[in-house]
Amino acid sequence: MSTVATPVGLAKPAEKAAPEEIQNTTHTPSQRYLSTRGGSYGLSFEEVVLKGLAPDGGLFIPEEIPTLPQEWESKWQNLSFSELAFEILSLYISSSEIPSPDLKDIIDRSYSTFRAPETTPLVTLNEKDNLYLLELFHGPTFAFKDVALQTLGNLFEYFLVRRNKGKTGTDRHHLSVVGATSGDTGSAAIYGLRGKKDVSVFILFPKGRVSPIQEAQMTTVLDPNVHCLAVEGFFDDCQDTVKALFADPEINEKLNLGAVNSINWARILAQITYYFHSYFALKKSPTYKADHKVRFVVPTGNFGDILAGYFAKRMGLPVEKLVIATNENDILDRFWKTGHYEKKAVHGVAAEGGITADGAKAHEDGVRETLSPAMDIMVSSNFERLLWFLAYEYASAAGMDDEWNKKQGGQEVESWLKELKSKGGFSVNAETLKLAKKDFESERVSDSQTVETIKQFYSSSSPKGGYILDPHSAIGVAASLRSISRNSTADTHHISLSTAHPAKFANAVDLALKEEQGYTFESVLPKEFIGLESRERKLINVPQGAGWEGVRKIVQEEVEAELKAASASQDEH
Ligand SMILES: Cc1ncc(COP(=O)(O)O)c(C=O)c1O
Ligand SMILES: N[C@@H](CCOP(=O)(O)O)C(=O)O
Repeated sequence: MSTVATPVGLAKPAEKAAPEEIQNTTHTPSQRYLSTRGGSYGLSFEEVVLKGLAPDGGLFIPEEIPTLPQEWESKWQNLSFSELAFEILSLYISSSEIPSPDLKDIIDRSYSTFRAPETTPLVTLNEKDNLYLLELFHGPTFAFKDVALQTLGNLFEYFLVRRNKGKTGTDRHHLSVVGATSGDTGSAAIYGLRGKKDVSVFILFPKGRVSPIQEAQMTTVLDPNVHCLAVEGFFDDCQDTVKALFADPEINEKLNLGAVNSINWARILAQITYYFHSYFALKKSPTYKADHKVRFVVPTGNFGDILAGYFAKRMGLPVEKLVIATNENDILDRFWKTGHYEKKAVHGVAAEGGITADGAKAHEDGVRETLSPAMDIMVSSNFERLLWFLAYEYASAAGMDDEWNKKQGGQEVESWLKELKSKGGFSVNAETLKLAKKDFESERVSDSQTVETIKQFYSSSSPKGGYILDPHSAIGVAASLRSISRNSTADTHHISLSTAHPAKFANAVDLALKEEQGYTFESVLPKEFIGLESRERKLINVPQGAGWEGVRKIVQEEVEAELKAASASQDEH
């Protein structure tokens, strides 16, 4: 097996970026970041992390995907999760930007909050089929988002402490983080940022459309720097509002907006580690042989989790395929089947009563309410990053120079997204779709299949009888079973990502298991959730029709009040 990746762009060692391109920083940049819409702003890793979104509305991508060091497999195979994270992050972040001991400390502190000694354990679901489950929910909020958001919280803090050294009052850089959540990002971001100095955090969630435990996790955090906003509508409305705020230069400049969603490059970067970590864990399984293939199956909504797998693959991790598992909000599955990325499903939207043939509630704009609400997402924000790589690769075939290819990539993405906005969809050509199929496959899993899968793996006839999958993880497992049925299980191993603890989704789990002997939901409940729903809460209800300007007003007023209170308490001391 080759130990060197074939990167997009020509790989350069991390430290060699041109210092003259960097503004506002005294630290040597790790490398150049491009915007998916074509812009290139010469920003350092620190600035990319603090800004979140590029000024042209695009998402930041590293210009080069680093190659793996020689002998990476033998050198890395016995590293702990934190040690491995350090090796991987160091390939992207130069030690002159974050000195190695500091980066190590950020990483160690981020994973010291996890309950599992392996951080993200790999469990065998069915040895006969070589099916494994990567449990990503052992962090503070019981969802995979903790892996990246603990790190991001500590990175924000590190950069702010460094920027604010010796500064007082209004000279201090105050970051106003705004994020959209369908349930999990919100609590993970809040737990990563609560109580941190010089940061306010605003989380927008769709009112009544996150699970009761998720809402309690977010709203029972009473720290003065945490603000939860309940918005009428769906996750996509919250995500659009966040993007509109970022697009407003006035508020952006005044409040220094920061992003916690996976639009923030650091989110993707931190998630790369568990693809490598689980690969090494798999290699230690008795059935794994050197020439075996590995497939990762990922329950997908905003395309952040699976995009980290794509980066791992491009760096050189031997992944045969990345399998996208969607719920009935299947825009990605439809794209991989047809090459059309269209907001509204062409089929299956209910004619009557808003109920689809699969039994889910459908809405006029095409979003369905499913049993896996964290994935009830219409437009996947990180798909834009993959689109850039596809457009770049397609352009590269024309034989022009690399700068031209990159520009071309950005222009193509810009025009696709314009069409998405104006016409509700766009199509790619057959060659581009072929490029997408080279690395990915996709599966759509209905609510009824989700319930069946939860039942199947709980049943005593399952090799891991009594195991309770959360509905999102069950979507991954259902998709894995389909992939297994198409591939020889003798030499293909499936790692299915388990993205949340079942206790977060009582509704779906109860629906699947209520008739099963010996099952009670209470037995699933971690001690951290007991009594959570009856604790004191703090919540701002955004008035209906307030729009993004209404949210802007709330954010502005809350930040002002927070800063005033902080300065008053400073005066007192
Ligand atoms: C539990 C759970 N599973 C899966 C997903 C999908 O992950 P991604 O948005 O990174 O595709 C999410 C959130 O989006 C989630 O909260
Ligand atoms: N499922 C997510 C939606 C936001 O996704 P993100 O990864 O872009 O933050 C959630 O739980 O909030």
